[in-house]
Amino acid sequence: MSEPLLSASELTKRFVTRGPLGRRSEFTAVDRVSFDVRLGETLAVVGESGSGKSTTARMVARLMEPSAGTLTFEGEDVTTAKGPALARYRANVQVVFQDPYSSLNPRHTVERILMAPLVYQGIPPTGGKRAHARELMERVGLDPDHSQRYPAQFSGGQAQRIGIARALAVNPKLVICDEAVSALDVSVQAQVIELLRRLQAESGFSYVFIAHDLAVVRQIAHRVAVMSEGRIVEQGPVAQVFGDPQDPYTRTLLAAIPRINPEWDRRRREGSLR
Ligand SMILES: Nc1ncnc2c1ncn2[C@@H]1O[C@H](COP(=O)(O)OP(=O)(O)OP(=O)(O)O)[C@@H](O)[C@H]1O
Repeated sequence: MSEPLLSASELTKRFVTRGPLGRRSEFTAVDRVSFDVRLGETLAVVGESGSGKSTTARMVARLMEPSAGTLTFEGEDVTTAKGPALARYRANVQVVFQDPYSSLNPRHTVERILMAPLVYQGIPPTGGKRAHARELMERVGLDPDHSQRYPAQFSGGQAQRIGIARALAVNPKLVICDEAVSALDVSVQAQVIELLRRLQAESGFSYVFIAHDLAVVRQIAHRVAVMSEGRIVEQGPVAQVFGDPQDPYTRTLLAAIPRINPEWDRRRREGSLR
């Protein structure tokens, strides 16, 4: 078996909170979480709201420093990487966020948004800015003639495609999808999942796919890690974890698949992303 692309070992995040009377207390949001991601595979991280999925994603993206534990990428310890080492890591690891409208600058054209990761990395765009942006738009199924438009001029699904194109601009080896399809209307969601699968098949990168919807995870992931109260309670190949769950919490989550979350259902009915 090949070496993992990314290894998280005992990743931990503690937050300090202030209670009544300013009393300081510590809360462990992510507790000694370990997992590997291999090149070309999708690891889904699932769990209920508050289980620590997003905090884990933020640590892996190096948007947040872990309180303890190590993060290794291609054999290099990147846990506290700074300066050029962090920039190198960011060129390899990109994030697609849940809400495209709040993660894309509303005052920038799509072309400028798509060029931002290249500008940050100091990489000249292939064939010039316009050509590079057009090519990225085509890759994600958007009309390249719309490169001078602004995010608000796109539907939710199209805006999320812009977020995906931006992540791909620097040819990353790992893309972290933090609830990237959760807020989309069900039919749009299916199209975006199909796009994510096709892009992976074409380019061979990996995903860390954060989701609370196990039906979505079943469609996209190779392996799954189940989180509860900051810990991974079970992980393994999707067929194994879904087919023969060992942990009682995983069983509860699986039993809840057909249950409709009223909040998401409302958003889907309204077609709203916010
Ligand atoms: N900056 C912070 N300061 C204090 N507590 C935080 C902070 N960020 C997250 N938490 C807490 O850490 C826990 C885990 O949050 P996290 O967002 O990682 O969970 P999640 O599984 O992604 O849930 P959701 O799907 O609702 O985002 C929650 O109890 C949350 O309130």
